[in-house]
Amino acid sequence: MKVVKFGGSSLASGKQIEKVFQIVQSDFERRVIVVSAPGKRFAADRKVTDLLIECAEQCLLNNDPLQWVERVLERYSSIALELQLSNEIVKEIENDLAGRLAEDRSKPNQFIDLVKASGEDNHAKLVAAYFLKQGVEAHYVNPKDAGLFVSADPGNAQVLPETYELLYSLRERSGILIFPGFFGYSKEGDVYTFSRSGSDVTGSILANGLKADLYENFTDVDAVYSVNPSIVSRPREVKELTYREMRELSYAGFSVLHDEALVPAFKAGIPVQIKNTNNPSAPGTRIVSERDNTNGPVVGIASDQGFCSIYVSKYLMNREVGFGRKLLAILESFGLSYEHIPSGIDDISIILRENQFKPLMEKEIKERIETELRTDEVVIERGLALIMVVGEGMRHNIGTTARASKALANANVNIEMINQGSSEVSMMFGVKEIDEKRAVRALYEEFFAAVTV
Ligand SMILES: Nc1ncnc2c1ncn2[C@@H]1O[C@H](COP(=O)(O)OP(=O)(O)O)[C@@H](O)[C@H]1O
Ligand SMILES: N[C@@H](CC(=O)OP(=O)(O)O)C(=O)O
Repeated sequence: MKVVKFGGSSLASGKQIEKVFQIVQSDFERRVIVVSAPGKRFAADRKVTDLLIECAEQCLLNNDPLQWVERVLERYSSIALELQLSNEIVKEIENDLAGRLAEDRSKPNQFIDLVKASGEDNHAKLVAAYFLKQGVEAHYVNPKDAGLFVSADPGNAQVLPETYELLYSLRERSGILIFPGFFGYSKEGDVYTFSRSGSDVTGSILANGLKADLYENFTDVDAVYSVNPSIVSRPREVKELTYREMRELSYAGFSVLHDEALVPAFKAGIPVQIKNTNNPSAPGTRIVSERDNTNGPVVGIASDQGFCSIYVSKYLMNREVGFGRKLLAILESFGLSYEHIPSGIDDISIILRENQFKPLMEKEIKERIETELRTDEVVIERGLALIMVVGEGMRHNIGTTARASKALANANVNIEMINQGSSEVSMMFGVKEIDEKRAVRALYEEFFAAVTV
């Protein structure tokens, strides 16, 4: 049995949903279908999830959300019209959204989650209605009834462990199950969403809970490419990746799969296949526990912007017991989480996501580090991009770091920091955001363009 997730781009219009129907029909193993909310139909379009967030925020500001409600409903009604569904489903969606908007707003983030989760919830109902109209037994499944329980963290929920066992009984249900992605229920019965793009996570949780043979993730590209196709045109396709490689790459910027979507499938040893709804006969990319090393040392290069670093130096830092703990405790007291900590004998850098590090905090944090830790120097640098060079083959291949550094030097990119890290499959370079694309292209040239595999 296969669990199959279709992303927002695969469900953005009636025409796309017809393709989805054909794909599901072409393989009887495709029994559990996870759907996202309608995504973008063209580059400048807006995702239904974004419209819903705007809608909820307007309500919280006590503004009339009507124009946003209308834009959301227009998306569903145009899809229903294309698919020749009766107006009943659109009415049902309208009532559902109105009901959510009338709910308690005293916990704003919880209210936003309730509203934004309607994107997938209502789309699952619409897709089920279309399958039924085509004469196929299909059922919408409510995540609460199925047992998908999550932590009560708005916009950042984590699955609760008991979920997996509860989901298994879905196997006994007949027909095609249409399951809304992106959200679950807390033990108190409230709706909480995963972080953005979290329908990928739902698919992986279901694949684990149902002990599926395969988790197929349908999107709008033929494969995972070795580098983001918006940076290098027509980059090399990757046929096979390990879970570890894909986790590193998706964490570092390969937005094709959510970085938390691999662990549930990995824990149950279920392979993940990335495929294209618009070209389903393309083989796609397979993500597995182990693969043959045929691609050379590097399998992919990912990058992401929006990082900053706190550089701290103090002579004999290495001899000071508890220095790292005290430093991290200061960050903890501001509610900051860190991404990486490259360090030397007398210095340490802490890399953080810039969006959580508000400019107002900056001065206070710097002062506390300077006074409480008696440091020699504290420098905060914003506007950094992190580039992750990933590949299982790197472990056995001497000289990969030297090749990467040389390629960056030749492209005139200044390396702000390097972290080989404890992960054996990746190497991280910090560069200024302005240098990001040039750096990625130079690395791609070094590890892929010039290499014949
Ligand atoms: N290395 C990569 N390989 C493939 N796609 C990538 C890569 N990096 C970024 N992407 C982007 O990910 C997009 C697919 O993810 P997403 O937009 O979330 O799809 P969906 O709507 O199916 O959830 C692609 O259209 C592509 O622009
Ligand atoms: N619709 C949600 C969840 C999701 O997974 O969407 P998509 O499959 O379009 O990335 C979002 O936009 O975040």
